[in-house]
Amino acid sequence: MGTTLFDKVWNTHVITGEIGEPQLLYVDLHLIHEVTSPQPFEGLREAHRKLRRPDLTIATMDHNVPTKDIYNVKDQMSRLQMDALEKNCRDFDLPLASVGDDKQGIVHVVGPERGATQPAKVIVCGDSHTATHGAFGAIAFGIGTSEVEHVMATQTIWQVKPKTMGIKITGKLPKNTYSKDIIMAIIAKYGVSFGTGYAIEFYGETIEQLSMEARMTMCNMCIEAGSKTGMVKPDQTTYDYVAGREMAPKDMAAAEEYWSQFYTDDEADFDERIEFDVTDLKPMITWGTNPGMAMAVDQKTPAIQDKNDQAAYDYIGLTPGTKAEDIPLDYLFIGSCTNSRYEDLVEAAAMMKGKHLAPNITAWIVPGSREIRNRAMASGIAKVFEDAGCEWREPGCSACLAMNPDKIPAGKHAASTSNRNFVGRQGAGSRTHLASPAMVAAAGIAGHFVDVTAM
Ligand SMILES: CC(C)[C@H](C(=O)O)[C@@H](O)C(=O)O
Ligand code: SF4
Repeated sequence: MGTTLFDKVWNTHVITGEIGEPQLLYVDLHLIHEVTSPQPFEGLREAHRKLRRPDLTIATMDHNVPTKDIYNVKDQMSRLQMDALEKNCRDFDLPLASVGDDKQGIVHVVGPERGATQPAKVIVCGDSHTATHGAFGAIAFGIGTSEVEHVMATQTIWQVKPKTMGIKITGKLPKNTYSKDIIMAIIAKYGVSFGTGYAIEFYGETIEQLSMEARMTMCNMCIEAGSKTGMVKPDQTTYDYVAGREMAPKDMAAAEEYWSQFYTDDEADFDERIEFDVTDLKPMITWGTNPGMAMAVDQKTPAIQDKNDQAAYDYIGLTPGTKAEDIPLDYLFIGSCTNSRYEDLVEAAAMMKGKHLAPNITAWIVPGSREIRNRAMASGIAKVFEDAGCEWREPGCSACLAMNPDKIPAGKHAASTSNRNFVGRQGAGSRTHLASPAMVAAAGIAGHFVDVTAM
């Protein structure tokens, strides 16, 4: 009987406790942002406790940051949360990547970028998209506010071990389809809760060919399938990504030797297995109000099967039988921890190079971090967007979640590279259609969705 990747990482972190009951795990990396940290810091303060391992904690500002006029925070709640993080980092001796800082960006973008996200670690954050970091072969999951305080005080966390699910991906990705399409197609097929209670591992030839950025996109959306943890076995692609980054191990050879033990043994049994072939994959878009309400770009919006479908259609302002190209679009948003990395911007820019946005479209391009922003400006990618008529913004969560000035107006449709199309997600009454960066960019040029595989 072999052992899964998940179990191997888990076993190296258990301090105490039996399987089936909560077990105490050591935490190697704790990521913090301004939304879910004020209360835990207050708890520490009241208990006269220190932050146990500032050296294993990374703090950045992301959700509330205005992406146009970064120091001009008008919203009262945003101001409070941001000021609290500034003060807490000062009081608890924690470096902060604050607004304007070189290291600032979306928490799930900066962890990997700084080399803090590494294979075989346990990584937590008070944020549901923490699974992103699992792309490196780490166990990474979102935690609640009281758990954040526990990690701050003890650098440990109580967890009941989830079951494991292996998702084997086979086949060659068709031209201009991406890992975003794979994960969206899987969620469309199996629903938004098939992963509940499971730690997912993606594996197979298709996964091995993917870049780290593409693997992160897939793990990022595991929570949209109900799973708190998504993982990919670390390999040479992973090591090469980590090497040379600010927080990468000094002795990479030793690190690689250690990391290379973390893979699922051939004889290991997942509790559940899924196989998914991408040979005929089409670009995916969502038509409704959860990520499972999705269709391939060459399909029509589906028939109404239950009252959830009816409610989704009512909210989104569409009817069954609508072609993708007939979905009206007003805005496009390229950004979020799902798809705001440099590679995502390159894919989007390829669709816009030398072209101009359709007159009906307002476009916001929001790099996930300042480092990405700088790189895109140096390479000319930013200029492609600007020449096309897009607004090139400063890093933050932006229109992924309407906690800052980037809000899609009520009734307007947005093609978005983010991960959630919930009611009101991008602003009260906003209508979101999720897709890959290439699809969103191409839609901006055409003024409506088009099949990028035919381009
Ligand atoms: C604000 C934060 C707690 C939230 C999350 O947990 O994911 C946000 O990042 C989101 O994407 O909805
Ligand atoms: S970019 Fe969106 S999904 Fe990611 S952490 Fe920010 S709000 Fe959450």
